[in-house]
Amino acid sequence: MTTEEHKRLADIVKETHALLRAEYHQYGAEMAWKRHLARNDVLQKYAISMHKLATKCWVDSNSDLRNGTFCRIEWIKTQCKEYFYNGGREKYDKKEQEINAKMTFFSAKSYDESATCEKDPSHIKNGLQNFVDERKISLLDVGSCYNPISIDNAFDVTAIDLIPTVGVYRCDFLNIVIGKEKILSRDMQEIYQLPTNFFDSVIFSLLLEYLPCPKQRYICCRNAYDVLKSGGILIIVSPDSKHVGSNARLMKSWRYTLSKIGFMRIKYEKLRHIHCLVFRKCLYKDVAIRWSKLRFFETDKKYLSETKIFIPQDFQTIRFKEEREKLNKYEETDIASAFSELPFNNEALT
Ligand SMILES: C[S@@+](CC[C@H](N)C(=O)[O-])C[C@H]1O[C@@H](n2cnc3c(N)ncnc32)[C@H](O)[C@@H]1O
Repeated sequence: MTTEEHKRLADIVKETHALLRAEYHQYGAEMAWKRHLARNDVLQKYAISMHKLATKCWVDSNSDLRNGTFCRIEWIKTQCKEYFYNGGREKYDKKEQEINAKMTFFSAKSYDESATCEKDPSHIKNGLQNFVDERKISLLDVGSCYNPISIDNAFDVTAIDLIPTVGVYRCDFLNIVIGKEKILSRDMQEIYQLPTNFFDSVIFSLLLEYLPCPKQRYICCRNAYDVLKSGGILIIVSPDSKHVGSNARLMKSWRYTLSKIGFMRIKYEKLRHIHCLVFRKCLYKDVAIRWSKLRFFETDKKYLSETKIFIPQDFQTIRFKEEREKLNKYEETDIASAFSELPFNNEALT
């Protein structure tokens, strides 16, 4: 693929993100999202461009597996297999039970059912059942775009996105109903309802930064918690080409917010263009929440929220609001910085 074609595709993706962000500032999150979903042609064009970018450009220009963004899919699959087939889950089950036992002992209170993630005690059995027969890992790929994980036989993938494509259901995860069972549309192209406590793993690969509002990102994480089994994992891949320390406070704040939901961070790796994180839905919610009570510095507090997930662009936006008169100039910087964090920038072309 030529550099011009790469640039053209990247521009379509960037413009879609930029339009959504601009409308979020103009109309607020709900209205901007409604307008966004109504633009079928834009979503369709985005899906085609993103598919080509991910399967052609990034493969060509990032053949170094450890450093390229292409490697995110391999990273996700490896983490799932390590966790479900190679003893990862049992290790964390044990660890969590030990922490819970200590907490119960020290607080001198007996085991409180309401402190677990579900009221029904069968969830422990459900969460802990072994993959003895190497059954497939049930995985929900949110914002899947082109369903890259399903080619691996280890996974039973439900792929969803705003626009349906081959093997991908239409489903807005932000506004999804979570109930007893999966409910599909008549034409089987759309998911209306997802089942609670159902998936072993939920994937957000380059999803969160698509959403312009910190609260929307939080809602997606909370929905992931609801559809996951106890002991299941949420894997988040997020773009950032900067040094590992540059956004460390934000990574810490994600850990804080997710621990309040009931997740424990069990893995974090910074690759060249991406942060890669694994969060486990704890059997005992108190064990997860315990982390959020540990020490935070005064400087961390700006980024801490129980109901918001921040990304670097959110803080640039605050400056933007204060400097309305510089709107055009700001928009350029915002967009440039947002996408220098994705390998859509010129760096990836070299
Ligand atoms: C940058 S693409 C990432 C595609 C793919 N996961 C990857 O890693 O290459 C983000 C995708 O998330 C989808 N998306 C954004 N918000 C969503 C939502 N609320 N529900 C489902 N999909 C969503 C977009 O339509 C887009 O296809």
